[in-house]
Amino acid sequence: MRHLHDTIAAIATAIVPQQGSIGIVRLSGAKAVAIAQSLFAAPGKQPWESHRILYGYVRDPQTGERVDEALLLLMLAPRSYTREDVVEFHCHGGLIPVQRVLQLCVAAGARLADPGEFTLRAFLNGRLDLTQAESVAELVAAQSTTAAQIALAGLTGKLARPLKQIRQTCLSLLAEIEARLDFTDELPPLDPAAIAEEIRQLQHQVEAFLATAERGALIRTGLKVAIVGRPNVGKSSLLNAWSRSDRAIVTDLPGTTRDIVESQLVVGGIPIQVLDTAGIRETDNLVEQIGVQRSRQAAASADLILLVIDASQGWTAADQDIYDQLDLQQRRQQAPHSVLVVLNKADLLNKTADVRDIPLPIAPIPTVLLSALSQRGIEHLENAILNLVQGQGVTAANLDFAINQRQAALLEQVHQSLNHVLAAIDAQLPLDFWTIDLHAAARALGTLTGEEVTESVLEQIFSRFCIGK
Ligand SMILES: Nc1nc2c(c(=O)[nH]1)N(C=O)[C@@H](CNc1ccc(C(=O)N[C@@H](CCC(=O)O)C(=O)O)cc1)CN2
Ligand SMILES: Nc1nc2c(ncn2[C@@H]2O[C@H](COP(=O)(O)OP(=O)(O)OP(=O)(O)O)[C@@H](O)[C@H]2O)c(=O)[nH]1
Ligand SMILES: [Mg+2]
Repeated sequence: MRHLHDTIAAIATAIVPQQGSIGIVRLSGAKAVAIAQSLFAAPGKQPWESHRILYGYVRDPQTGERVDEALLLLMLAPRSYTREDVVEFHCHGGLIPVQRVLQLCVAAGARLADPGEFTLRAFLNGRLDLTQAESVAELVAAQSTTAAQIALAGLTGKLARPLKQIRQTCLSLLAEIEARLDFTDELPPLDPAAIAEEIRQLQHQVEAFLATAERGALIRTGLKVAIVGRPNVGKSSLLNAWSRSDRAIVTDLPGTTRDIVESQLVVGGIPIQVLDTAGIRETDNLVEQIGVQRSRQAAASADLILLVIDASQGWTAADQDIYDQLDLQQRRQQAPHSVLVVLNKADLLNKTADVRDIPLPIAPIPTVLLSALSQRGIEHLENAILNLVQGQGVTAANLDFAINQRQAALLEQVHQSLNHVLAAIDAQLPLDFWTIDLHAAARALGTLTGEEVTESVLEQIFSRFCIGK
């Protein structure tokens, strides 16, 4: 880990080609105030007091040149995000002012912050536990309102508090048991049934957390959905109707789409990346051949395939061919919820027609009937997708928090260790058999909350943050 006594500096706002109106450079550490004072001229009698905003100019101390007109926010330790002295320069947005101010901070003695280093310091200084720090990164990365709500719940301690409590219970049980190992004669004997009961209570809590992992993963990472099918069935029209855009080119010529066209949507709180692909067929056109190859790759990499059929033509030999080429039967056996049939062009059918009127000579499969052209039936598609993932533990209600993959892996360990303790009690094994696994459970919980954590775990977590966070 790099030196924690350094004063660190970074651009805290987005660094993108577009111009933002304001850009923030922040400093944290013992030298933050001295560095800021060497760079910032605040006219008149503005006091350098904590939690005040000063107005003035950032100057290059070498040349006296004005670099930007800015506001300066001062937050003195411990009343800051990192619990160190923090100074923020609120500059004009765009690339030049913030980059120049950052360079001046470095020239004045700050070091460029590593990714996540401000939040790492907040963690090391006890302002956040590890689950809260992870929630900060998740909030920044959130792709849906629901994902952001879950992250904010984590940030406010919805995971941290009960997990710390569970760890404390494990530690108290350990203390009670270990006291009997050390002072056999002086203490009243333990009541194994009472201890087993307490551990079972912990198991229920752990199980309740574990039950949120799957929906957490879906809401955080979302689904990749590939629209595939033969040319001209209306795949690009479906992407456009679904995303209410005209992202993809639509013509009545088969073979219109060549490259993958992507669009981002949110359905029931789940971020969905939709890929429109080239219609799959044999072709002599080299460009189209490459497009078809990309369609196959997109299908292989997707969580869910939408196989689009022209409802007015029914299931054709060409559709069957694609079904076979993409190994969809086998895919469905491995992942039963990974393929859905979309019967498109419903507007060409009789008004009273329904899904059952179009027989599909394949194993029964979730199917929706819609019209991309008249933009009708998209809600059937969304409901069908939500039904598929509902089977994987996602319910619309009760989305107030969810654990992530790291937390799930550790809680699985906790659960297993506590099961071992219960087995040891049940088998009336000596007390040191109980304590081994209780120690293991407490250790995993400590890694979870960060109360007992190695540098390499911290490294792994914080290196995934963005710079300036
Ligand atoms: N300009 C700016 N906006 C920002 C942040 C920031 O650092 N700077 N934040 C950064 O993520 C978020 C807000 N989170 C923050 C959390 C805690 C403290 C803080 O100073 N806490 C102290 C003092 C609280 C008090 O004065 O009562 C503390 O908890 O000890 C500041 C920002 C989002 N917006
Ligand atoms: N009647 C009707 N026509 C549709 C519908 N959806 C698409 N079409 C028409 O079908 C033709 C092909 O539509 P596209 O969306 O380009 O089809 P595609 O599957 O993307 O075709 P490729 O990119 O060539 O593989 C266009 O003329 C569309 O207007 C629909 O729901 N009803
Ligand atoms: Mg197309």
